[in-house]
Amino acid sequence: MQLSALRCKVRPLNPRERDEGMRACVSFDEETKQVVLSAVDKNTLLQLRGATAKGYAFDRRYGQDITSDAIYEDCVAQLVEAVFKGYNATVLAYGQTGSGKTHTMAGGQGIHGVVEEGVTPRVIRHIFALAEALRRKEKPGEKTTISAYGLELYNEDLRDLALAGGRDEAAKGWDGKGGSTSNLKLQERPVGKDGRVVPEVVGVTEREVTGAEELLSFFTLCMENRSTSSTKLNDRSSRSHAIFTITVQRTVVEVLNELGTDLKAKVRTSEFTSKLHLVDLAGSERVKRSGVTGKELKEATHINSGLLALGNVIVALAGDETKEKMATPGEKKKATHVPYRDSKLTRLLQDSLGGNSLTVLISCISPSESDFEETNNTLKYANRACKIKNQPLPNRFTTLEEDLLPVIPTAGMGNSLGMMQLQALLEDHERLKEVRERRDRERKEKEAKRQAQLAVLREEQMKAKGFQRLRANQYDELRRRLAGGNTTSIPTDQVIGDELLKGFGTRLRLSQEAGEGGASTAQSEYGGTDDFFEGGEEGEGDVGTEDYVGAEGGDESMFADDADVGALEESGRADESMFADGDPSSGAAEDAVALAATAAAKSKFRRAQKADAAGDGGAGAIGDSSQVSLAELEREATGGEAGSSLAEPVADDTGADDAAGDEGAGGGYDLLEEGEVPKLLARFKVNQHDTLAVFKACTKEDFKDVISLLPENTPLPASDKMTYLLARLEINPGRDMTAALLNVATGEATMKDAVGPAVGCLMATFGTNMIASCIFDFEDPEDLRYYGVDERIELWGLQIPHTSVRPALAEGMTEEQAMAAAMAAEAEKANTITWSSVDRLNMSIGLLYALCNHAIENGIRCGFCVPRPQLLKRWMQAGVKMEQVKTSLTLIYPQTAHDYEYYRASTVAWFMVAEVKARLERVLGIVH
Ligand SMILES: Nc1ncnc2c1ncn2[C@@H]1O[C@H](COP(=O)(O)OP(=O)(O)OP(=O)(O)O)[C@@H](O)[C@H]1O
Repeated sequence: MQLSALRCKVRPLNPRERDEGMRACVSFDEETKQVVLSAVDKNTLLQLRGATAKGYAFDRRYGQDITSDAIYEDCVAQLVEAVFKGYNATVLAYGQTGSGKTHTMAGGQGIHGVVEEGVTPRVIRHIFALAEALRRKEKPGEKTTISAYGLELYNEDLRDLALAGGRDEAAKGWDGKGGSTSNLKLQERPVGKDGRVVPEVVGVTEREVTGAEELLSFFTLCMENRSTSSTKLNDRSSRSHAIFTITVQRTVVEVLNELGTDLKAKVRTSEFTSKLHLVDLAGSERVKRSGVTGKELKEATHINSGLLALGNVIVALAGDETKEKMATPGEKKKATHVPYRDSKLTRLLQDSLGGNSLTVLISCISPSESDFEETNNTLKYANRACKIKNQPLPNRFTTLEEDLLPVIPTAGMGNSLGMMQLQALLEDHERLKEVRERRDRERKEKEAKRQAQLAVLREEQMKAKGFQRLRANQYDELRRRLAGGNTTSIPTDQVIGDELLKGFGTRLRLSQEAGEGGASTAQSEYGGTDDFFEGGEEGEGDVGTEDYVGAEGGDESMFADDADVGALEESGRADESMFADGDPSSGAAEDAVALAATAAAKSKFRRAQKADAAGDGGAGAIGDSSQVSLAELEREATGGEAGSSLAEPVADDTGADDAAGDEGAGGGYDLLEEGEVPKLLARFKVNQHDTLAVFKACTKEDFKDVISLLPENTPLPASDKMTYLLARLEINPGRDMTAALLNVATGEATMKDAVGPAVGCLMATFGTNMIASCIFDFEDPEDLRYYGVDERIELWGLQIPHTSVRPALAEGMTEEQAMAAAMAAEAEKANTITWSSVDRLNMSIGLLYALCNHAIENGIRCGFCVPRPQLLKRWMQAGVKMEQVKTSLTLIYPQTAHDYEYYRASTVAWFMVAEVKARLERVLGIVH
């Protein structure tokens, strides 16, 4: 692919943005030839995943002072010349709405009030200048013909821009209702022997023109037809791709150096046709999920699939070219599949992208901080298409300069600012400062108002009919049961850093290592000791104290062994050995004891399974008859063999030990076909205080079940700080997900029908860092757009913030003592709720219960979670049986995170929703 030029063009801040005090977050670094996107606040910092600036390489960058003349000379003129030599070419303007695509391609009055001609009119003049020059030298029989057509591609429908209102506008309308489908038809005509095809738009008005003025007025007509319909039809221009195609046909006569029988010189006549596509692409902005339905959703689907397909084609072509270059002489290179057929846009342009054609991609961006996300996406898109490697940025970009200072534009002013300019800039600066202060004030007022509304809302929610809020006393009871009841082994006085919490899992692993003759070290096989518990790395914004709940205990490998931890709990010995000593460096003798305990527990568990299988199946006893029965679920899940795998482990030691026979069963929740691995199609969204609108589809209402389980006065997160993590455990990785989602988007199928059986995911975690990292690390959220609100909330998690802060270590104090002191101090403060780890962990059981309820109501059979280890442990202690996902499942967690390996290997768990619910009901004593 000859992406002959990759350019980035940034427009100036427009008057509205300036009035609103928006800062510019885009600059150029000439040293590294990069467009630099700088974080201007916390939100943007998060979007750059913590980096203060990110550089995107472009081979040329156009600032706000660039003239369209210069752009033309720099990257388009050469294409026009190539067209006359028989090459096809394409100029693409890409970017969000309002970023300057039309200004680039067609021209018009710019933000500074200057009217400029865009690329297309310049192309037209240039073409006729060249054609004129050729005509003057034409031999008899030679001819140059120029023709053009204008098309608009909207929702995969083609419209003829030469016709006012479109060829079939009257019949159909752009909302797609009524009338017949478009008369224009895209056909592919095979040419040559190499399987090449030439796309043809049958029925389009192709105008043959003889002069520049004629072609210019044809282009103007097409533009008018586009804008007329756009005003009429809700600014369609930004929702459609406009393609103006100029065709140059030449008949060339070559005089050969040979004489014919008539003694005249022989001639050879050849003809070629080349095309130049000038494309103003539809606005690339993501359509925000919330509220997008029907027509808009369809538009968005088509735009995004078109742009996505275009990006994929460019990338595939670039890959092909690289292969070609790398191939050793004589080596037969295998052509990369170029997915032209994925959209009408790429089908239409297929003979002008790749091969011998030339392509220029101009990425248009807005400099405004308010467009940060879209700009980042545009730059990423272009960057993906180019083969230029991004460079590390020089130091001057690596610190976040005074957050509140506006960026003073200096582009085009050279080094010498006149007094007048300086004066103007200073005034501007002052004005912007005022605006910013005003905005801050307003934001605070708004926040206070919102908090007040929230309080009222909570009050109302509590009163609402059917809203089963557990009152404080009920919660206390629940807590008492959890803490002191016989059904769990959670000691009442357990607090953060308690010895009892230490070393959980360590023994399992140690005993495993001892059994394998391995080293008796607490070093994790997953990449080091559990530094999660070392507590030294609390990142910014981590409000959690979870990170050091377990103090400096050893590695907490929940799944270090096949043995079900729940079964260990049933065994007094195993329990003791697990909790009696937190020292991970216990000696070999102890290890041997632990090993024996583990083995005993393991076999006991298997016996229990066996016994249960022979009995009533235990877990089938779900209280609520309206819910799917567990036995049914299991039958479905295991293809008919309900029973043992979901059975509850029992404490009494009966039945024959046939561990060998059961090897690998592990209580298996075998939802998958043999050999299949679940693929996590995880999609996120979240937690950006400034983009609440994006998430307005999710409200507190969606979380009321969970909220109802919290004790009174729990400081709920404001909804804009709530974090949702959406995920779907996909059990059929072979499915064509894109096609399935398209069906959903166009309303042809429900999500359930399109993507298969209702295997859902739940994600529950406490830990701000983790979710925030997931969110911003996850690259490909495209298909989340297709999930309806219902489906989105079926896949969710919630985190509850807490007020506790990490205490500073006073001299001579252990961490536990410091924590106890801080908690005592906090408890003294009136109106302050202090959560101990016990509170939060127990509460998590409530959360899990609510998650299960919600899942069951939505027909979800299986759950999935990535909880913090201590959370998982608590769930298991409460009798929740989980199984580690032993797959290549992708954990949506930054691979660079210090605990990535740990999480990946140890805490991704899944469970049968109904079973967990049933157990929790027993543990919590919930009676329906
Ligand atoms: N480089 C520039 N210099 C001055 N003004 C500009 C520049 N780029 C864009 N503008 C102005 O910004 C406004 C928006 O630009 P334009 O209409 O070209 O955006 P667009 O990306 O084509 O939007 P849409 O996708 O909605 O069609 C216009 O008023 C345009 O004249």
